[in-house]
Amino acid sequence: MSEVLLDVRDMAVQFGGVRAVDGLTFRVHEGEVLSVIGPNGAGKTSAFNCITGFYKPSGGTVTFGGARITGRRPAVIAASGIARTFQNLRLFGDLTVLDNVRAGMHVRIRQNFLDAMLHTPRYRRGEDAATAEAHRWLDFVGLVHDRTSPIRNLPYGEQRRVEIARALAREPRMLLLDEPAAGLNHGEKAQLLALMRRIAGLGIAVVLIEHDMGLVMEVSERIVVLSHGKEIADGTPAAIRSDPAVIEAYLGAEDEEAHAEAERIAAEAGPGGTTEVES
Ligand SMILES: Nc1ncnc2c1ncn2[C@@H]1O[C@H](COP(=O)(O)OP(=O)(O)OP(=O)(O)O)[C@@H](O)[C@H]1O
Repeated sequence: MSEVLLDVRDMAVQFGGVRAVDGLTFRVHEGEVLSVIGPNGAGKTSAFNCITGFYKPSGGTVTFGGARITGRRPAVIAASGIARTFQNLRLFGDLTVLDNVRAGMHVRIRQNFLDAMLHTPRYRRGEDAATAEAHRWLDFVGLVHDRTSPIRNLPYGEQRRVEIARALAREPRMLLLDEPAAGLNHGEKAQLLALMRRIAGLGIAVVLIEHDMGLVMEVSERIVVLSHGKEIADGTPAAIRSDPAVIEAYLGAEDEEAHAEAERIAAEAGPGGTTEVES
């Protein structure tokens, strides 16, 4: 197993009387694809929000690349190499695809104020480099031809890929994806699966929260399962599928959707399962 990249220990988050995250401990290794699953309300998004600095944990530590990042501001954490996408897209609808990706790069481009005011050669070189890099990431996600379209004209699945391109343009060491397959059709899910593998192939760790069990079982090298804010299982898809505690956690949840998910976890055939991958 490669080096530990993210180390979350005893993390806690509380909203009034609700312990959204309650002593969560897990690790992410360099370049691995890890899924975080669990019934609705298990604390997955709250955990992501703590790791990325959107929430301040009330307890525990988060270490990334050996440095402690617990409670730092989102921009500082992003600059340290963690990029993310959100459950609901956060794109600029009126801007072009290209400009949306360039907007993700502001944390890395350091130009001084005067350069920008006077449009100096240094400013223009910086801008040209940013545009070239944005092209490169749009090409990587398969959308370079749409670069001049306003984002709102793109189908939803493509908008999701623009969001991923924007996150990648920050050159992260770890990419957190919050329900990336939500609202995607079968073909778009297959494209997403292939894209996540290619991202991991670049050595970037991919951590996803996802309810689509077919996708989770097929893409994940490892799965962490949360229930009531705690980790209840950590293992390969095969181990998770046959873990009674996991099935019980989903069955113990009150909503019918969770029960259906329990059945899907138990039934998933693993590699070569239901989700087709485009070659
Ligand atoms: N901002 C908030 N204010 C108050 N309670 C919150 C807040 N965010 C989350 N919670 C509560 O914390 C618990 C964990 O929620 P969280 O969204 O992290 O779970 P989740 O596993 O991501 O769920 P889902 O799969 O439905 O997205 C839930 O009981 C939720 O109602």
